[in-house]
Amino acid sequence: MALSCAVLNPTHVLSDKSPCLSLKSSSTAYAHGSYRMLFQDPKYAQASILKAPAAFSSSHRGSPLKCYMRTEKGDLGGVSVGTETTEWKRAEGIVKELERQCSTPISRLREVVDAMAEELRVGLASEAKSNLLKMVISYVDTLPTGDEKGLFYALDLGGTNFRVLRVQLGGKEGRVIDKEFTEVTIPANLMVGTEKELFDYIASELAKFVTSEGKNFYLEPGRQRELGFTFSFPVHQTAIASGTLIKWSKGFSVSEMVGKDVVVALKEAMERQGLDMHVSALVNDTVGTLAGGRYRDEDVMIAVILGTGTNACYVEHADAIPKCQGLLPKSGYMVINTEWGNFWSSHLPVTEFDKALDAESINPGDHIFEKLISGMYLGEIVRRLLLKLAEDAALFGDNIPSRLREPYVLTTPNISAMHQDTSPDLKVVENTLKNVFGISHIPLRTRKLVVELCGIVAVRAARLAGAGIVGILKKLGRDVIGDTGKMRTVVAIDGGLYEHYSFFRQNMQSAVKELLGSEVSETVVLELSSDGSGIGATLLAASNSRYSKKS
Ligand SMILES: Nc1ncnc2c1ncn2[C@@H]1O[C@H](COP(=O)(O)OP(=O)(O)O)[C@@H](O)[C@H]1O
Ligand SMILES: O=P(O)(O)OC[C@H]1O[C@@H](O)[C@H](O)[C@@H](O)[C@@H]1O
Repeated sequence: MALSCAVLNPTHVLSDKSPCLSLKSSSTAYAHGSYRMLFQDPKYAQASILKAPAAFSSSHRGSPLKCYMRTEKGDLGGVSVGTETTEWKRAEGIVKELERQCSTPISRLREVVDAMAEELRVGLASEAKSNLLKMVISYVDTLPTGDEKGLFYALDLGGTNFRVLRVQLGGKEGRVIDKEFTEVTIPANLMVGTEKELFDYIASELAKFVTSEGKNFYLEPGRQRELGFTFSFPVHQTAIASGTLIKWSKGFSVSEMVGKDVVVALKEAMERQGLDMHVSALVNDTVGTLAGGRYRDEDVMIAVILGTGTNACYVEHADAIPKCQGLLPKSGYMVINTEWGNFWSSHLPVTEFDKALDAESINPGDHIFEKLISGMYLGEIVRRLLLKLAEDAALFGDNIPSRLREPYVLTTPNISAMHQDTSPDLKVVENTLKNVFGISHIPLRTRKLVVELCGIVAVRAARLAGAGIVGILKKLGRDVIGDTGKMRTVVAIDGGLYEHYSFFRQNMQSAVKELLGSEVSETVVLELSSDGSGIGATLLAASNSRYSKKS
C-alpha cells in the first residue's frame, strides 16, 4: 500500500528537522534525487543510498517508523527533505479547528464577563432553583480583625486533599504564634462511599491529629477545643455553623448526604471517635481563603479557588442582596459564596469534547464552567483530544493504546509538566506519554503537537478564569475607576492549579489586565494565598467562638 505522500524532490523541504516520512506497516514511498535513508530508531539503522526514483519498502508494522532523508553530501543545511502524510495533515487540521473553537478573543471574554456579572445579580435576587449561581449567603458578616486569640483547629475537605490544621493565635501582637498541619489524599473509594465511611475517616484523622498536640499549643482551662470546618462543596448555609449539602461536585457522590447538614454528619462522626470538639464555623474554602487573605491585607475583597475544582466568593454590600431579607448584618456587608463553578453562558467556548466529558461525568449538566477551567478536568480534556487524533489521524500509529481510552488517566499535573517542558527534544513529553499511555518512539513533531494541545486547553481555561474575576469586579463596580477615585482591590487566590501551573497563572493575569485596561488593572492585585483557606477557617472559628463576647 503506497503512502499517499507527495513525491520527494530536493526543493521539497521542511523547515524543521521533523521526520520526513511516517511509514506505517508495509508500505513504500518514492523519492527523487539521491538520498541517504537514516532511520531514527537505531534498531532500523540501515543507511542506504537511494537512487531516484527510488522506492523502498519496510516490513515494519505497528507504530510509525520515523526516518530522516538527506542528500549524499550530508545534511541539506540542517533541513530534511520530507513529505507530509495525509494523516499528519489531518492531525494538523484537527488541532487548527480545535484552536478556533477554543479561542477566547477579548470580544468573547467581555461577553463572558457581562454574563457572569448578570448571573451574580440574578443569584442575589432570589433563591430560585433555576439560578445558575447559588450565591450562598455565608453568614460571615465580620472578617478577621487581627485580635483573634487562642488555640483553634481547622479541617479542610477539598476535592483531592483533606487537611487538618491547628493554630495558636496571639492577637494583634502575636498574630499566628504557631501552626501545624497535615494533609492526606482522600481515598477514591470514600468519594463514592457512604456518609459514615467518609465522615468517620475525616473524624479519625482529626482525632489522631489532636492527640499529637504539642506544648506550644495552649487551650484555656475549662474550654472545649473549637474547629472551623471548611467544606469545599455547594452548601446551603443555614447559620454560621450549619448548612445542608446542595449537591456534590468533583467526582464525589456520597448519595445519602444531599440535603443533610454536613456539620451534624461531622459531629456524629466525632462522637463515634470520642473526640470532644465544637464546630464554631462551617465555611466554604473560598470564604476561608478570603478570611485568611483579609487577615493579612484589608483590601482583600475577593477570593478564588483554582484547584481540583473552582469557585469564588466576595464581600457584597448587604443592601445589594435582595434575598437577604431581615438578615441585615450590622457590618453592612456579607461574604457571598458564588459557587461560580456552575456558571454557564452561550458565550463559553464549549467543544464537542467538553460536552462528551460532561455527559459522561457523575454530574452531567452541572458545573460546566468548572469543567472548562479546573484541575480535575484539564488533563481529561487533553486525553480526549489525543484519543481523537489517534483514531482519526493515526497520531500514534495503527493500534491505539488501551490506556488512551481510560478516563482521567491523564492528569492536569501531567499536562502542566508537558506544557512547561523546556528540553530541546521534549523529553518530559516523551516520558509522560510513555508512562501514562505506554506510547513510545514518538517523533519530535508529534511531541510538539501534544504541547500545542496542552496550551490550547490551558489558555482557554486561564482566560475564562480571568473573565470570571472581572465579572465579580464588574458586579462590585471595581472594573472602572469610580467617582471615589482609585480603590485597591486584592484578589486572594488558592488552589494547586493556580499555584503550580505558572503558564496558567500568567495567562489568567494577562486576561484580567487586557479586560480592565492598564489604568484600572493597576488597582487590582491577584495574589497567591496558598495556606489561606486553612488559616482563614481557624480565624472564623475564633471570631465565632462560643466563648467570644459578641457585642
Ligand atoms: N503541578 C501541577 N500543575 C497543574 N495543576 C496541579 C499541579 N499540582 C496540583 N494541581 C492541581 O491542583 C489540584 C489540587 O488542588 P489543591 O487546592 O491542592 O487541593 P483541593 O483541590 O483538594 O483543595 C489537583 O487536583 C490538580 O488538578
Ligand atoms: O478546593 P477545591 O476542591 O478545588 O474546591 C473548589 C470548589 O469546588 C467546587 O466544585 C465546589 O462547588 C466549591 O464549593 C469549591 O469551593
